[in-house]
Amino acid sequence: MTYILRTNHLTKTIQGKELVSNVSLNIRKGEIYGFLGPNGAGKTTIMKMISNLVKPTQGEIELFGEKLTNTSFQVLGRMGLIIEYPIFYDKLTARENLELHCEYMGYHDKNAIDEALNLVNLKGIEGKAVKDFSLGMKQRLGIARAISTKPELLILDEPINGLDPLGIKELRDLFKMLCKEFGITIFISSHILGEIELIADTIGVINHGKLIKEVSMDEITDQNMEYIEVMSNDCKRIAYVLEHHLSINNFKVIDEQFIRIYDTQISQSEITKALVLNDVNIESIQTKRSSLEDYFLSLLNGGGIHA
Ligand SMILES: Nc1ncnc2c1ncn2[C@@H]1O[C@H](COP(=O)(O)OP(=O)(O)OP(=O)(O)O)[C@@H](O)[C@H]1O
Repeated sequence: MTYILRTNHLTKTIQGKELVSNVSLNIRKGEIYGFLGPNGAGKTTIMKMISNLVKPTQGEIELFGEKLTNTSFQVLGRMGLIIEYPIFYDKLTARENLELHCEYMGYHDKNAIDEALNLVNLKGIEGKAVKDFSLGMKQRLGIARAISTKPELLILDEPINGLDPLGIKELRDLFKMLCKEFGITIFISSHILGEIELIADTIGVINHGKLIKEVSMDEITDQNMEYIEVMSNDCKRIAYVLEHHLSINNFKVIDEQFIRIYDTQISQSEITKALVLNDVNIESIQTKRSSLEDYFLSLLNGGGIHA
């Protein structure tokens, strides 16, 4: 398997606070990797470390098979970035901004600028000063800038923030096309599951600076959509039996009446038997299919990382 980007136990501590803890990511060449997590989870900090804008406290980053160091200019030149909100020279035109960027990056193919503007649908207005651009246009210009040097890897930090539904769809289609037709690997972050779900091949879920899960979309669709739901007036006791008699940790107490078990290795009849043997009163037990949203909420809220 060829990985284009890997992090190895990446950790960042600022003023005694661990913002990123021991994160090991594996991004394969040619895929769209969705980096999903709520606001403040640590996505931007990790992307900044990968782009050499912030130095890790511990751990390593491997880009294109090489360890990232302070002098990895060549490796960084093979990447296109949007980290946080894209900043431009406001009084310059869109084209001038892209030209400056290419100059700075040592990239001198003028056609690439036209191609990039075309791809993000800004051709025709590239002579306008950026100060007259809407937020959506600036987002698209940020993407044009990121792809204007024909990168092999795109790092996109919440690139759809502030866009309307049509703009979001246009960008989604563009990302898929860049990946499929140009073979560009895309590492994209978002706090919106619906967005990541629609484009990602692999999803990394992060919360409180820790990577909770790294999983392929195929795997999620195949395996993780089923759960067993038990209705009872004694969910505490059920949790105890699951943990201590069946060694199951991957479950979630929904409320006082319902508990969901996400472990796919154990059958409904085995669980029923164990609960009955341990004198638990069961009102109902059934196997259900969850939505992808339920699955991720279960990860973020404790299922799968049940303490
Ligand atoms: N320079 C800094 N000094 C102190 N704390 C910081 C610094 N940069 C980020 N943080 C904190 O680190 C945590 C992670 O922030 P980060 O921006 O990486 O998260 P994120 O997942 O990208 O979220 P968002 O989508 O809101 O930007 C947050 O609690 C943030 O307040």
